[in-house]
Amino acid sequence: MEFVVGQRWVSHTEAQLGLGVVSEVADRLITINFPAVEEERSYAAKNAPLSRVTYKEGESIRTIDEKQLVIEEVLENNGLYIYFAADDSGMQQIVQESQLDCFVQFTSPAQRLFSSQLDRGDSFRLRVKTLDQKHRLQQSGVTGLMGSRTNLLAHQIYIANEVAQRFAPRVLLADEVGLGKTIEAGMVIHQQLHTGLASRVLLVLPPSLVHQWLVEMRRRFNLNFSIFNEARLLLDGTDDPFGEEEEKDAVENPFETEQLILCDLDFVTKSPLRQEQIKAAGFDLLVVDEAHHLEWAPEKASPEYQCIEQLADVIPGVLLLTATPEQLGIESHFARLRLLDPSRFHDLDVFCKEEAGYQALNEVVQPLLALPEDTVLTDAQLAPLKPYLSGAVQGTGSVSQLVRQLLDQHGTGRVLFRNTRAAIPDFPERLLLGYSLPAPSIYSDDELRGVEGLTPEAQSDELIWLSGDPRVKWLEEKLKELKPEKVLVICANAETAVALEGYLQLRAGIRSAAFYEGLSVIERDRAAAYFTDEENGAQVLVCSEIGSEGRNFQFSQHLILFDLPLNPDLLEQRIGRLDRIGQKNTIKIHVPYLEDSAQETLFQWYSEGLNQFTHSCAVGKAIYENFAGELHEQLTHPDEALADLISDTARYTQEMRDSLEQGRDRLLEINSCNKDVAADLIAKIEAAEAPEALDDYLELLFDCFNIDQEYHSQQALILRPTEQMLSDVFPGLRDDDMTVTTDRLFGLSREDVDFLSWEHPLVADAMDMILSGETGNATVATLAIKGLPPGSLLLEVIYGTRCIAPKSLQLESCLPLTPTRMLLTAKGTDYAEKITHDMINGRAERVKKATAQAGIAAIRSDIESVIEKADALAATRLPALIESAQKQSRERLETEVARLTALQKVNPAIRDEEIAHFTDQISVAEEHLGRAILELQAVRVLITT
Ligand SMILES: Nc1ncnc2c1ncn2[C@@H]1O[C@H](COP(=O)(O)OP(=O)(O)OP(=O)(O)O)[C@@H](O)[C@H]1O
Repeated sequence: MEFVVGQRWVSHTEAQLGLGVVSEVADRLITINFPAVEEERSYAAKNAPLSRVTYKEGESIRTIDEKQLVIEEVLENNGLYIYFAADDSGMQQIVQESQLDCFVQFTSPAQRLFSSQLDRGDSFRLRVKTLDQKHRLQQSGVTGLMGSRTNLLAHQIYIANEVAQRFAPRVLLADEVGLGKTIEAGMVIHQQLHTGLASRVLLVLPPSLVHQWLVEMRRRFNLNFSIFNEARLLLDGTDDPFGEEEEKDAVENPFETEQLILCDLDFVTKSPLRQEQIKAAGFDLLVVDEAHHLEWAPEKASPEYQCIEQLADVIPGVLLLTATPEQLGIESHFARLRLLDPSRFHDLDVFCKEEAGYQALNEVVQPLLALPEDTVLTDAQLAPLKPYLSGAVQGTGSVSQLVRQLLDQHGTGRVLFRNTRAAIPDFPERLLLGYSLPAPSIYSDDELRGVEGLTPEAQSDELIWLSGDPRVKWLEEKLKELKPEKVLVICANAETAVALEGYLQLRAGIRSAAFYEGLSVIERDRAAAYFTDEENGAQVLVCSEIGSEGRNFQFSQHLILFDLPLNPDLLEQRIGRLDRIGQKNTIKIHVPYLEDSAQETLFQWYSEGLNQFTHSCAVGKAIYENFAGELHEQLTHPDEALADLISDTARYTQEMRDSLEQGRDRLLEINSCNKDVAADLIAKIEAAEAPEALDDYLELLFDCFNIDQEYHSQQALILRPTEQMLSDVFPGLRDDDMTVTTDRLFGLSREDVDFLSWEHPLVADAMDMILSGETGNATVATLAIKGLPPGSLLLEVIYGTRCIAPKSLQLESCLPLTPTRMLLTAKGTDYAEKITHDMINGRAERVKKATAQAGIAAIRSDIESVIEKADALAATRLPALIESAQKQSRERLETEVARLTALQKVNPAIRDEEIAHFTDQISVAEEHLGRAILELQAVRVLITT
């Protein structure tokens, strides 16, 4: 594709933007202006979803000054078309392509019919099917949620739906370790991109997770992110960060060259230039994983925090992910919430007081939560809640509405989502295996005590501890005993990991790899891949604390903790590498520890007090803080008080677990997963997926476009491009063989197979391409039918709505395509109800092209008059459609305005402009909907025989 300023292009994926004009061509980025909706889009030139709009001789065009002309000749000059066209009176005019009307309808069915550009009957059927399916999907209520290669898990689907529907969502996804935050974020990104709410996304991750995210986004969501780092940008030659100031200004912004970019937090934090470039690049959505690294204290914010704060200030949508939101204390937690919603979280003291009051509110709310959601509360039931409610109860005052109102006004409201393992079924069991080993003489008594005693090897010479610390020999023997099973070993320090791995590899002959923060991203991925490899891979991966964070190792069932961390959240993170969705076996946690050392004390405290090895503990950090003083004392000077400490901890843990169980955080849980709503969403997704309808559709699609289909197995097909393909480029089709399935379970089990859903790019883009282009919009056939004399004309016409509006208004859900079919005789009688589309498909016969062309020419005026009648009938159906769409859109926006208005009463930092934005949208949406049309999408001329 060659782009020249002034050319006219239409977007496959967003045809409603109207006819675009190229306004800027940079090296690899092109900018298209869509005057009809006053919007601009930037695309990476190499994969822009655009089609050049070209008119041919005999076709009608409309100019900006609303002149209707017929083209007589087309010339090309420097990549731009010049049309010589004439009006009704034969007056010739020269029209540059930049003068074409942006609201223009492209190659209409009638234009094609009368210029003898006729389609095959199956193309017409494909177009009608596409309209029907697209309409069905627009109304499914789960648009954007069915395209992922994942199991449909209630808590994830619920969050994805809640978050993704929002315009520019700003939330903290804080599910406990391993519950699938990456998957939730992927679903949100997918939905936002699919619905057009976002088009440019930036992922910022710890270096160790870059590759894992890249792979997860590609294989689960068909999202192709590009990794950006200094090495790539310098290699690309897109810029030179060390160059002179003026040169820097002259080079293009590399972040504008791709739509989906992924980079690591260090790379962004360290470079003010990159931060500026990102800020200028117009991203819609920023996703930051392991967000607990963004430390903040009132007196000092970390460089990472400051960096993300700047980005979050200009990027409208922000998702922060962390399994341990309070790992660094309430201040950092507050600060991260403030990144998301500075108006809601504006004062740390107020926030701390609110959190304390939240407990009391939870107790008041408890009895109400036992009632069915639609229960309308009496005044007496409402009375205890009055102090917590600002403003009147909205809507009917049902339990569900009340809970929503309270969530908005209290606690972390709609900003925080946190699911716990307790709420999710089917997690595997954990089995603890402790190994008490005699303390060696290489360590003095002092060295084995206190916090340092947890990792005495850190103070010792490597040669000495590798040969003298009994945990090393034990490790070697345990691994040999477990061979060939895969084992993950985690220790606190990178040096220990490296030394251990070297020992295992070189001295014990065990295939192993090390994984720690000192390795480059590529080296880490190589190590993880070596460990993952089933046949020739490593038996053991030795990880340091930071190195293992967030990684997926659930294919292994043995975890060896070479030492224990003091922070229970870190212990949970370690176990979470194996204890995550997809783990099919009981997890065996092996802990070697030295007798009479701090290690033994901590082991006992964790196993008998917190009971955390076998049961994940969401409040471990709080329990630790409660007993930190005594625990540290025992680590240093153990005495008989240890037994009391352990039993006190066990009692306190039980109390905390009980109070959690009794619903201390029920509001947050409800906010994070409403099971009924989730079940309803899953049922809707399953219904919308309709794999059989998709199979039928795909068969027709591939036939029409001459794509070769070969049987692979009962669940899969092999696709192959052919020389005869209808269009040069079929979106998403690869040059080599492509094995595809529409069976979700099969797709989940076979990574090498593409899982095709209605939202897979190959299917979704093909549907958009068909509807925004001319495929199948005009055809001719004969039809044997009783009751109508041979040679009679029947016109099957299908209309669909078209509403040119910015995608962010989300008008598709209020005004879906609504295919409207008529089957009219020359006199205008409509037989649509009596003779269905399928009946005609079964009986219609092909007509030779020459015969069809001659026939059409002979009855052109009859056809034109029937189309006029059809247009008139369609026009009568339009007002009702528009009215209902306007009503729906108004209700949706008014609810948002009411919510913000209520919130503003408790939180003066909600700006008037924010509310005004939604209020304005009500009229903007109504205006756009008011201009919607019912457009003729396809015509089939039928001559009876
Ligand atoms: N719906 C799903 N279907 C299939 N696999 C899933 C699903 N959800 C999660 N998984 C798998 O479970 C594992 C954990 O998911 P993920 O990495 O998203 O969790 P996380 O909450 O981000 O973990 P952490 O807290 O460690 O960062 C991954 O291997 C992921 O692929």
